[in-house]
Amino acid sequence: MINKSEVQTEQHGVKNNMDSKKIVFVIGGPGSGKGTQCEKIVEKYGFTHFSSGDLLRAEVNSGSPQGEELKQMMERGDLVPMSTVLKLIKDNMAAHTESKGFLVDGYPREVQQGIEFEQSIAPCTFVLWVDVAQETMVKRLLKRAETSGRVDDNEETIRKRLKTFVESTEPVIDYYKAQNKVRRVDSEQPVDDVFSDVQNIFKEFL
Ligand SMILES: Nc1ccn([C@@H]2O[C@H](COP(=O)(O)OP(=O)(O)OP(=O)(O)O)[C@@H](O)[C@H]2O)c(=O)n1
Ligand SMILES: Nc1nc2c(ncn2[C@@H]2O[C@H](COP(=O)(O)OP(=O)(O)O)[C@@H](O)[C@H]2O)c(=O)[nH]1
Ligand SMILES: [Mg+2]
Repeated sequence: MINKSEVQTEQHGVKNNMDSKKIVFVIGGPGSGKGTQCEKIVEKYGFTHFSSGDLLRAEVNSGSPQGEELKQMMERGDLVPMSTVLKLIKDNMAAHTESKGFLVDGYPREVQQGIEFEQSIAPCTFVLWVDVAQETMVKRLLKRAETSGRVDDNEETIRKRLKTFVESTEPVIDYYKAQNKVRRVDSEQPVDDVFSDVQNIFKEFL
């Protein structure tokens, strides 16, 4: 059983040796193509990919009391508490300190989440903005719903997730644009064309 101080040291350790690591925030609306591009980035660059949504779904599937609470928020397309999702990311980063880079997928979702991450772990190297029209997101998610089995891939929740994205997450893009840290990819294109744009962006930072 790891005691609290070890966990804190481990998490503190995350902060200590993050300097040399690339940390990429992957931001985009629901169904924009974040997960698809992250898989290709992992394959080519060997980064460690954390989908905040997947981490939360794993907590839900664990059957823990906290998981039950999270399930209801996610089914509504609402944002879960920052402390919850940030701890999941920190714990997973602490377990992968050997990695040369991290893809933080679907986080931050609010400006404060970004500030809290950068104060407690490290500044992001850049933000990869996976941009696509809202109607395209809806179309893709309804298609994905046929196989994803995700309770939040239904029209009503998709619309709510879109609303949450516009209200809470688009301001994150503006916040990092002000620091010239945003690099946009047009995700209306076929997957491989999007990835070719992604590679050109990564060349700037690797
Ligand atoms: N930092 C995060 C990440 C996820 N969520 C919750 O988890 C759900 C699913 O997140 P994710 O898997 O990232 O899905 P979306 O980005 O909404 O859609 P997609 O997977 O299609 O990108 C979100 O709707 C939200 O309720 C959250 O509250 N905070
Ligand atoms: N045409 C097209 N479809 C894509 C692209 N990227 C993802 N998709 C599809 O859109 C759906 C959502 O993709 P996903 O990677 O899960 O997006 P996320 O919700 O942002 O993580 C999936 O069913 C993908 O097959 C793309 O660049 N072009
Ligand atoms: Mg995803």
